Amino acid sequence: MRIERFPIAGSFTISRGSKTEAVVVIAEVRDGAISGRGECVPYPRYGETPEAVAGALTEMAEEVAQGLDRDGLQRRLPAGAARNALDCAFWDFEAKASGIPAFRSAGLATLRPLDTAYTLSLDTPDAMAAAARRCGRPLLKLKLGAPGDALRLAAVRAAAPAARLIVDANEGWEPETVAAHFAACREAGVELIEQPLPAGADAVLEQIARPVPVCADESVHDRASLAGLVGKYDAVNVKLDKTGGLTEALLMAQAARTMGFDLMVGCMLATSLAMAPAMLVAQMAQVVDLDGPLLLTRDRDHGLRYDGARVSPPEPALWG
Ligand SMILES: CC(C)C[C@H](N)C(=O)N[C@@H](CCOc1cc(O)cc2c1C(=O)N[C@@H]2C)C(=O)O
Ligand SMILES: [Mg+2]
Repeated sequence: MRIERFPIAGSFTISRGSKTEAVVVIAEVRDGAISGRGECVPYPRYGETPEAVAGALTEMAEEVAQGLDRDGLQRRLPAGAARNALDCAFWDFEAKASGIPAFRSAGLATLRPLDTAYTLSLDTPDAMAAAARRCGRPLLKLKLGAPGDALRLAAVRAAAPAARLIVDANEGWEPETVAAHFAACREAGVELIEQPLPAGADAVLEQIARPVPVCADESVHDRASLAGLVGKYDAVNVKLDKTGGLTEALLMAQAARTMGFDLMVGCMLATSLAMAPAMLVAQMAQVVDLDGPLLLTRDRDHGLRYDGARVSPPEPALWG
């Protein structure tokens, strides 16, 4: 287990605050010459810190040495970042030990390259418009959730008339004004709105029209949280740091589809090692948001290949 830091190109701001580096925790499962790795991002929003997650993983070392496996891990740790790192390390280890790629063990015939969204940090309307123009990406995710959002939307739309737009308020709007925000999004041709309201104050979504599909992020973690979203949300953002790994993410994605939700696969600020297992779940998603490495000044060795918006499947040297 180790904590690693990767600088962000500039800084990154959402409704809750700014970041200048990605802080990730790595879990490693080793037996002789074979080892598997997994990476997670502890999220203060969910009461996690890098030190606490690293401590939880250190405490697991003895049990893993005694034979705890991926199946047992699901019962041993709750959903969250620590379980994610260890679960993904087990998947990588199993692939390396068996010679069977992780995607095949997950029941997938192949892994396709996919197009990812590119996220614009919350900023002034002019700065977000300039970033939209500069990056020239076909699918933009705008961080909103601060006074002046309608101006940000209008500025980005004018700067990138052909781009597909997603919006993420990160819980930054209020029940009293959410309908007006929805109308502005509809006007700007936004295709999906992520987490408009605080997770504990989203009941109003059941009572108002949703002219643009609404996707749960902070309101959804794993399969257990899906039932409470029916009637409020149209889609769910599956992130491995919330599900506690790929094992639960695959099960959650299947359950969400059965319940009629569209799927988005998202990420935190992290390297390609965290994106790699998410690429498996992304194969069944309508929206892919795996742009973490694009926002860093450097990625790790054997990182995912990004050609514009297109992200290629991981090589075994990275993961799986
Ligand atoms: C910047 C991300 C990689 C872009 C991604 N597309 C995205 O929007 N992800 C998340 C949340 C962004 O990540 C945050 C927010 C925050 O307040 C603090 C942190 C992070 C993070 O990754 N590390 C620190 C703890 C989303 O909301 O969809
Ligand atoms: Mg989000």
